[in-house]
Amino acid sequence: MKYTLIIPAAGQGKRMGAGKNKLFLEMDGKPVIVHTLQQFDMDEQCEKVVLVINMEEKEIFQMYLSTYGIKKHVEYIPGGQERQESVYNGVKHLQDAEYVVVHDGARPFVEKEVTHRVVGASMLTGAAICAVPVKDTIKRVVNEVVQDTVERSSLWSVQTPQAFRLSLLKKAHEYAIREAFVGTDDASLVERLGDKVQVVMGDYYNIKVTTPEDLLISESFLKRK
Ligand SMILES: Nc1ccn([C@@H]2O[C@H](COP(=O)(O)OP(=O)(O)OP(=O)(O)O)[C@@H](O)[C@H]2O)c(=O)n1
Ligand SMILES: C[C@](O)(CO)[C@H](O)COP(=O)(O)O
Repeated sequence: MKYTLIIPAAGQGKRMGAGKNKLFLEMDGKPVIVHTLQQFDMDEQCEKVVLVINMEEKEIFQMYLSTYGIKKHVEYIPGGQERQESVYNGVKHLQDAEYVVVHDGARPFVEKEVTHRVVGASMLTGAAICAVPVKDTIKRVVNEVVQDTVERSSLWSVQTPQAFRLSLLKKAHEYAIREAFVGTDDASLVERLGDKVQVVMGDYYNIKVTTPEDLLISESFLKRK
Protein backbone atom coordinates (compact mmCIF):
# COMPACT_ATOMS: atom_id res chain seq x y z
CA MET A 1 0.00 0.00 0.00
CA LYS A 2 2.89 2.35 -0.77
CA TYR A 3 2.06 5.90 -1.76
CA THR A 4 3.67 9.16 -2.76
CA LEU A 5 2.64 12.20 -0.77
CA ILE A 6 1.92 15.68 -2.11
CA ILE A 7 1.80 18.32 0.62
CA PRO A 8 0.49 21.72 -0.52
CA ALA A 9 2.39 24.19 1.67
CA ALA A 10 2.55 27.31 -0.50
CA GLY A 11 -0.26 29.33 1.04
CA GLN A 12 -0.02 32.78 2.59
CA GLY A 13 -2.11 32.17 5.70
CA LYS A 14 -4.29 35.25 5.10
CA ARG A 15 -7.09 34.08 7.44
CA MET A 16 -4.52 33.48 10.18
CA GLY A 17 -3.39 37.08 9.88
CA ALA A 18 0.15 36.32 11.00
CA GLY A 19 1.68 38.16 8.06
CA LYS A 20 3.59 35.01 7.06
CA ASN A 21 3.05 31.42 6.03
CA LYS A 22 1.02 29.98 8.93
CA LEU A 23 2.89 26.68 8.55
CA PHE A 24 5.88 28.39 10.23
CA LEU A 25 3.83 29.28 13.33
CA GLU A 26 4.73 27.14 16.32
CA MET A 27 2.64 24.72 18.34
CA ASP A 28 4.39 23.54 21.50
CA GLY A 29 7.59 25.11 20.20
CA LYS A 30 7.56 23.32 16.82
CA PRO A 31 6.32 24.70 13.45
CA VAL A 32 2.99 23.45 12.15
CA ILE A 33 4.63 21.98 9.03
CA VAL A 34 7.09 19.98 11.14
CA HIS A 35 4.21 18.42 13.11
CA THR A 36 2.60 17.44 9.81
CA LEU A 37 5.78 16.06 8.24
CA GLN A 38 6.65 14.07 11.37
CA GLN A 39 3.31 12.27 11.09
CA PHE A 40 4.35 10.97 7.66
CA ASP A 41 7.99 10.45 8.62
CA MET A 42 6.66 7.69 10.89
CA ASP A 43 4.66 6.04 8.08
CA GLU A 44 6.62 3.29 6.35
CA GLN A 45 4.03 3.25 3.51
CA CYS A 46 4.95 6.82 2.54
CA GLU A 47 7.64 6.50 -0.15
CA LYS A 48 8.48 10.14 -0.71
CA VAL A 49 7.16 13.65 -0.14
CA VAL A 50 6.56 16.30 -2.79
CA LEU A 51 6.48 19.54 -0.82
CA VAL A 52 4.78 22.30 -2.80
CA ILE A 53 6.08 25.62 -1.56
CA ASN A 54 6.69 29.27 -2.27
CA MET A 55 10.23 28.81 -3.51
CA GLU A 56 11.27 32.03 -1.77
CA GLU A 57 10.67 30.06 1.47
CA LYS A 58 12.73 27.02 0.41
CA GLU A 59 15.63 27.73 2.76
CA ILE A 60 13.22 28.08 5.69
CA PHE A 61 11.65 24.70 4.91
CA GLN A 62 15.09 23.11 4.45
CA MET A 63 16.25 24.54 7.79
CA TYR A 64 13.23 23.13 9.62
CA LEU A 65 13.47 19.70 7.99
CA SER A 66 17.16 19.53 8.90
CA THR A 67 16.69 20.84 12.45
CA TYR A 68 13.95 18.32 13.21
CA GLY A 69 15.61 15.43 11.42
CA ILE A 70 12.91 14.65 8.84
CA LYS A 71 14.13 11.41 7.24
CA LYS A 72 11.75 11.04 4.29
CA HIS A 73 13.01 11.96 0.82
CA VAL A 74 11.53 15.41 0.10
CA GLU A 75 11.34 17.09 -3.31
CA TYR A 76 10.50 20.80 -3.42
CA ILE A 77 8.40 22.22 -6.21
CA PRO A 78 6.84 25.64 -6.73
CA GLY A 79 3.24 26.32 -5.72
CA GLY A 80 0.68 28.43 -7.51
CA GLN A 81 -1.82 31.18 -6.81
CA GLU A 82 -4.50 28.72 -5.74
CA ARG A 83 -4.23 25.50 -3.75
CA GLN A 84 -5.53 23.62 -6.80
CA GLU A 85 -2.66 24.92 -8.94
CA SER A 86 -0.17 23.97 -6.24
CA VAL A 87 -1.49 20.42 -6.12
CA TYR A 88 -1.48 20.17 -9.92
CA ASN A 89 2.17 21.25 -9.97
CA GLY A 90 2.80 18.33 -7.64
CA VAL A 91 0.84 15.96 -9.86
CA LYS A 92 2.81 17.04 -12.95
CA HIS A 93 6.05 16.45 -11.07
CA LEU A 94 5.20 12.79 -10.44
CA GLN A 95 5.84 10.22 -13.14
CA ASP A 96 6.26 6.78 -11.59
CA ALA A 97 3.80 6.85 -8.69
CA GLU A 98 0.61 4.80 -9.03
CA TYR A 99 -1.23 6.12 -5.96
CA VAL A 100 -0.88 9.59 -4.53
CA VAL A 101 -2.01 11.11 -1.28
CA VAL A 102 -2.73 14.83 -1.07
CA HIS A 103 -2.56 16.23 2.44
CA ASP A 104 -2.67 19.85 3.58
CA GLY A 105 0.46 21.03 5.34
CA ALA A 106 -1.98 22.87 7.61
CA ARG A 107 -3.41 19.61 9.03
CA PRO A 108 -0.78 18.55 11.62
CA PHE A 109 -2.91 15.98 13.49
CA VAL A 110 -3.29 13.43 10.71
CA GLU A 111 -2.99 9.85 11.98
CA LYS A 112 -1.37 7.02 10.00
CA GLU A 113 -4.51 4.92 10.49
CA VAL A 114 -6.64 7.50 8.68
CA THR A 115 -4.13 7.82 5.84
CA HIS A 116 -4.00 4.05 5.37
CA ARG A 117 -7.82 3.89 5.44
CA VAL A 118 -8.00 6.49 2.66
CA VAL A 119 -5.24 4.87 0.58
CA GLY A 120 -6.85 1.45 0.91
CA ALA A 121 -10.22 2.79 -0.24
CA SER A 122 -8.64 4.64 -3.17
CA MET A 123 -7.16 1.36 -4.42
CA LEU A 124 -10.71 0.03 -4.77
CA THR A 125 -12.38 3.05 -6.37
CA GLY A 126 -9.54 5.25 -7.65
CA ALA A 127 -10.45 8.11 -5.33
CA ALA A 128 -11.12 8.33 -1.60
CA ILE A 129 -11.35 11.01 1.06
CA CYS A 130 -11.67 11.16 4.82
CA ALA A 131 -14.47 13.13 6.44
CA VAL A 132 -16.46 13.43 9.64
CA PRO A 133 -20.20 13.90 10.13
CA VAL A 134 -21.20 17.53 10.54
CA LYS A 135 -22.19 18.42 14.10
CA ASP A 136 -23.64 21.91 13.54
CA THR A 137 -26.76 22.80 11.62
CA ILE A 138 -25.78 24.18 8.19
CA LYS A 139 -27.85 26.85 6.47
CA ARG A 140 -27.50 28.52 3.08
CA VAL A 141 -27.37 32.29 3.67
CA VAL A 142 -27.50 35.18 1.18
CA ASN A 143 -27.18 38.81 2.32
CA GLU A 144 -27.41 37.60 5.95
CA VAL A 145 -30.83 36.04 5.33
CA VAL A 146 -31.37 32.28 5.60
CA GLN A 147 -32.35 30.77 2.24
CA ASP A 148 -32.67 27.19 3.43
CA THR A 149 -31.45 24.70 6.00
CA VAL A 150 -29.45 21.83 4.57
CA GLU A 151 -30.62 18.46 5.82
CA ARG A 152 -27.78 17.43 8.18
CA SER A 153 -27.88 13.62 8.16
CA SER A 154 -26.06 13.44 4.81
CA LEU A 155 -23.58 16.26 5.47
CA TRP A 156 -19.92 15.48 6.09
CA SER A 157 -17.05 17.84 6.82
CA VAL A 158 -14.30 16.83 4.40
CA GLN A 159 -10.63 16.66 5.39
CA THR A 160 -7.36 15.55 3.91
CA PRO A 161 -5.69 13.07 3.35
CA GLN A 162 -7.34 12.50 0.01
CA ALA A 163 -5.98 9.61 -2.06
CA PHE A 164 -6.15 8.94 -5.77
CA ARG A 165 -4.90 6.79 -8.57
CA LEU A 166 -2.43 9.29 -10.04
CA SER A 167 -3.75 8.96 -13.60
CA LEU A 168 -7.28 9.80 -12.42
CA LEU A 169 -6.16 12.82 -10.39
CA LYS A 170 -4.14 14.14 -13.35
CA LYS A 171 -7.13 13.71 -15.69
CA ALA A 172 -9.39 15.50 -13.18
CA HIS A 173 -7.05 18.47 -12.82
CA GLU A 174 -6.62 18.79 -16.58
CA TYR A 175 -10.41 18.71 -17.07
CA ALA A 176 -10.85 21.39 -14.40
CA ILE A 177 -8.31 23.59 -16.18
CA ARG A 178 -10.11 23.17 -19.50
CA GLU A 179 -13.41 24.03 -17.80
CA ALA A 180 -11.84 26.91 -15.79
CA PHE A 181 -13.19 25.26 -12.64
CA VAL A 182 -11.51 25.91 -9.29
CA GLY A 183 -12.53 23.60 -6.48
CA THR A 184 -11.70 23.78 -2.80
CA ASP A 185 -10.54 20.18 -2.69
CA ASP A 186 -9.15 17.66 -5.16
CA ALA A 187 -12.02 15.20 -4.82
CA SER A 188 -14.43 17.80 -6.27
CA LEU A 189 -12.42 17.69 -9.50
CA VAL A 190 -12.80 13.92 -9.71
CA GLU A 191 -16.52 14.23 -8.95
CA ARG A 192 -16.87 16.51 -11.98
CA LEU A 193 -15.56 13.67 -14.13
CA GLY A 194 -18.47 11.61 -12.83
CA ASP A 195 -16.16 9.23 -11.00
CA LYS A 196 -17.01 7.73 -7.63
CA VAL A 197 -15.24 9.15 -4.59
CA GLN A 198 -15.27 6.84 -1.57
CA VAL A 199 -15.65 8.43 1.89
CA VAL A 200 -13.95 6.91 4.93
CA MET A 201 -14.13 8.09 8.53
CA GLY A 202 -11.68 10.83 9.37
CA ASP A 203 -10.96 12.22 12.78
CA TYR A 204 -12.40 15.24 14.61
CA TYR A 205 -8.87 15.98 15.83
CA ASN A 206 -7.70 16.29 12.19
CA ILE A 207 -8.37 20.00 12.00
CA LYS A 208 -6.97 22.42 9.48
CA VAL A 209 -5.04 25.25 11.15
CA THR A 210 -6.75 28.19 9.46
CA THR A 211 -7.58 31.00 11.94
CA PRO A 212 -5.97 32.03 15.26
CA GLU A 213 -8.46 30.00 17.29
CA ASP A 214 -7.17 26.86 15.60
CA LEU A 215 -3.74 27.41 17.13
CA LEU A 216 -5.25 27.48 20.63
CA ILE A 217 -7.25 24.34 19.86
CA SER A 218 -4.07 22.71 18.50
CA GLU A 219 -2.13 23.43 21.70
CA SER A 220 -4.87 21.64 23.66
CA PHE A 221 -4.84 18.71 21.21
CA LEU A 222 -1.10 18.30 21.73
CA LYS A 223 -1.71 17.79 25.45
CA ARG A 224 -3.92 14.76 24.78
CA LYS A 225 -1.09 12.54 23.51
N1 LIG B 1 -1.90 28.71 -3.34
C1 LIG B 1 -1.91 27.83 -2.31
C2 LIG B 1 -2.85 27.95 -1.25
C3 LIG B 1 -2.82 27.03 -0.21
N2 LIG B 1 -1.87 26.05 -0.23
C4 LIG B 1 -1.79 25.10 0.87
O1 LIG B 1 -3.01 24.37 0.95
C5 LIG B 1 -3.29 24.04 2.32
C6 LIG B 1 -4.72 24.45 2.68
O2 LIG B 1 -4.87 25.80 2.33
P1 LIG B 1 -5.33 26.94 3.40
O3 LIG B 1 -5.62 26.33 4.72
O4 LIG B 1 -6.35 27.77 2.74
O5 LIG B 1 -3.95 27.77 3.55
P2 LIG B 1 -3.71 29.28 3.08
O6 LIG B 1 -4.07 29.42 1.64
O7 LIG B 1 -2.32 29.62 3.50
O8 LIG B 1 -4.74 30.07 4.00
P3 LIG B 1 -5.54 31.41 3.57
O9 LIG B 1 -6.59 30.95 2.58
O10 LIG B 1 -6.12 31.87 4.87
O11 LIG B 1 -4.53 32.35 2.97
C7 LIG B 1 -2.26 24.76 3.19
O12 LIG B 1 -1.31 23.82 3.68
C8 LIG B 1 -1.63 25.76 2.23
O13 LIG B 1 -0.25 26.00 2.51
C9 LIG B 1 -0.96 25.92 -1.29
O14 LIG B 1 -0.12 25.01 -1.29
N3 LIG B 1 -1.00 26.81 -2.32
C1 LIG C 1 -8.89 20.43 1.10
C2 LIG C 1 -9.61 20.87 2.35
O1 LIG C 1 -8.73 20.81 3.47
C3 LIG C 1 -10.78 19.95 2.61
O2 LIG C 1 -11.53 20.42 3.70
C4 LIG C 1 -10.12 22.33 2.23
O3 LIG C 1 -11.09 22.42 1.21
C5 LIG C 1 -8.99 23.31 1.95
O4 LIG C 1 -9.58 24.60 1.88
P1 LIG C 1 -8.61 25.86 1.91
O5 LIG C 1 -9.50 27.08 1.89
O6 LIG C 1 -7.71 25.75 0.71
O7 LIG C 1 -7.86 25.75 3.20
